[in-house]
Amino acid sequence: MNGLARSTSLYTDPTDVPRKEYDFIVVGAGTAGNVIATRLSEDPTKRVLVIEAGLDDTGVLSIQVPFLGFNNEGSSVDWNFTTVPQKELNNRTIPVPRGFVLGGSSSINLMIWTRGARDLWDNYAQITGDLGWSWNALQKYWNKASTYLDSTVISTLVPPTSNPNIPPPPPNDPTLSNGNGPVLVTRANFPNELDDKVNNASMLLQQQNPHSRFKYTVDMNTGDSIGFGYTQQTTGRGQRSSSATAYLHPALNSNRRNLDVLIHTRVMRLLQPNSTTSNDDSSVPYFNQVEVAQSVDGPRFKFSARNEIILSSGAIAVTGNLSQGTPQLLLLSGVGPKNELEKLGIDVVADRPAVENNPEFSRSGKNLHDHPLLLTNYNVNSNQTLDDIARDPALQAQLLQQWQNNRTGLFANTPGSVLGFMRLPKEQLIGVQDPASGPHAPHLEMVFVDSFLNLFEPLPATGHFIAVLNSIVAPKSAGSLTLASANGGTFTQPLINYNIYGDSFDIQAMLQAINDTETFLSTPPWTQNNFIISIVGRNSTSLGTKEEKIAFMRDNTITLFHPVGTARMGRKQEDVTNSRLLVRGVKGVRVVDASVFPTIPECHPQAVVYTLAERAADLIKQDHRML
Ligand SMILES: Cc1cc2nc3c(=O)[nH]c(=O)nc-3n(C[C@H](O)[C@H](O)[C@H](O)COP(=O)(O)OP(=O)(O)OC[C@H]3O[C@@H](n4cnc5c(N)ncnc54)[C@H](O)[C@@H]3O)c2cc1C
Repeated sequence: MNGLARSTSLYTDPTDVPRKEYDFIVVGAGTAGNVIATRLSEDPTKRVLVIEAGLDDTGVLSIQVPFLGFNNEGSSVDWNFTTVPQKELNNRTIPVPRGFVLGGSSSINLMIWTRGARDLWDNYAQITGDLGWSWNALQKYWNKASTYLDSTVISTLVPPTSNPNIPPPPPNDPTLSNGNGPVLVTRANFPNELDDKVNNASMLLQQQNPHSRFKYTVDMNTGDSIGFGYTQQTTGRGQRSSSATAYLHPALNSNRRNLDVLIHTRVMRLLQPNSTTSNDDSSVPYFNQVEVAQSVDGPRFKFSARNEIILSSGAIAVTGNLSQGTPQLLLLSGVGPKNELEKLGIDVVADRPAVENNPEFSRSGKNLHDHPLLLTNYNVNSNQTLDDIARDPALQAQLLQQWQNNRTGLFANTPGSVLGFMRLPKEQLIGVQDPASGPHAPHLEMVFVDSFLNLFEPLPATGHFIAVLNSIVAPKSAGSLTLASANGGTFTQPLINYNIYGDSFDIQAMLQAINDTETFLSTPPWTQNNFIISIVGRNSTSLGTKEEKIAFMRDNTITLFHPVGTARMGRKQEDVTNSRLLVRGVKGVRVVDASVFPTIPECHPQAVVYTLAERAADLIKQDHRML
């Protein structure tokens, strides 16, 4: 039993897993996967196996300590993917971090908790023809997933006197007051000099013009996401709350005997039954086994699922579309367009021809979406920014010690606690199809960070800085994810092409974002004491003309790390999954993760993923008479 990990049912070696056959196999112990595994194993008569490629999250400080959130990127808990050269970014490649650890991306993300607009969900209901995905119908799942801990409740960690600006949750706000689920959510645990500037600037602009696009909001999660203010974040009692800490570990620690978790192990492909007798309709490929490996050349092992296999391996890592919206694992399993599979030397199990001349797909490319993000660092007139801490290991050690003692102080806070969502000006939408889900859904976002962000350049040795992150949260450009080769299976990184700024609408939208930032930073809260000194960064000597701004965009854009859409749900034949998230054209496989979103959520998507997964767990239970 050399592969036995911390818990009696957490395994690191496939030969130690006690069974070969389970009722359900969940691929990926990430954000969605842990919700599914935990909810399904609530039924003691069902055996559930979760297979995770990455590591155990236990004791990893950069995961636990909210302030260290940025340190996970590029580390051993990140898949460390990169895109192919992006044509409109001067052929730069850009990073694609994804969680390679229990909790998946919920363990390495920046913890912002935004539920999306009412319009987003109502649009999903319309696209799928399933009212169960509407805003109103999902209230019960929202409440099931999250518990709101206001800072005043966790006052032992952050005494309210040290952060008096945190407004209490509105008394009649259903998103905040009714939650009783395992994910802990709070607002800024520690005050920051930018909090007042952002909140006051938006209040001021709204006072000057009641129809201001920069309005202030006390809560972005009511169904109308527009506005500036404090964001909510997945921290509770001063530390990160992930799908591992909120769902998986409590289930394992409660000695749930019917739940087994295998880590350090990749699912390589899905397999059909050894005999066809269990499949009554042999014209439809039926998958009931997964083949797994711990290294590209290592031994392969098989596990089978009596009821179904749930793919929760994320929009990039597994469920990519090969031009036709077919998940990568399915492709590696021989389900896909015959000519593409043969080209890659994969035995064809089921020929699923390409979706061609579909206006929706040809407009948007291949349905891989992410939010383009423009990073701008500003040199500022302040000695309170967090740069001095980044330069001083002794100060860091002191703050870490304080966090370790009682989960208080700066390290209990996430790097960005204030942000704003905005609509584009109406004029910019004339004559174009609005990419946002509806009037309560934004097009643009600004996130404020009180330090230099060293994504492109190292922190200068002296000086103080802030960073503004401008994002297009309703982009029109879309890209594709394709298999690089059949060799190496899921050990070979797929070709990720976001096609950033591929649609000129997005260039115009980002130009508007730059102009909006100039307007916002010209208000008194920012201009007093000449707070903003200058922009720093590549190609930034002058941002006067449109051409200079576009050049700056090409040099300084990455994404917000929110890939979605590669196995979209919908009611059309070309949609990879139906509204119950079952993969079309095969039996035995369901997808539950960010890849099923038909459009990109105009928000940070983890809350959307948790809500999706909570409903998906009930759909699975219904289909297998567990409810
Ligand atoms: C750096 C970063 C910052 C972010 N910041 C925010 C934020 O502040 N707020 C927000 O709302 N969202 C944020 N996001 C996005 C959000 O975290 C994701 O959209 C969401 O967590 C995706 O959930 P998922 O279940 O689809 O995939 P994941 O949570 O990524 O889970 C997929 C899991 O499957 C595993 N896996 C993949 N392939 C295999 C295989 N072949 N075999 C076995 N296991 C496999 C992976 O290791 C992973 O654990 C961020 C993401 C990143 C990476």
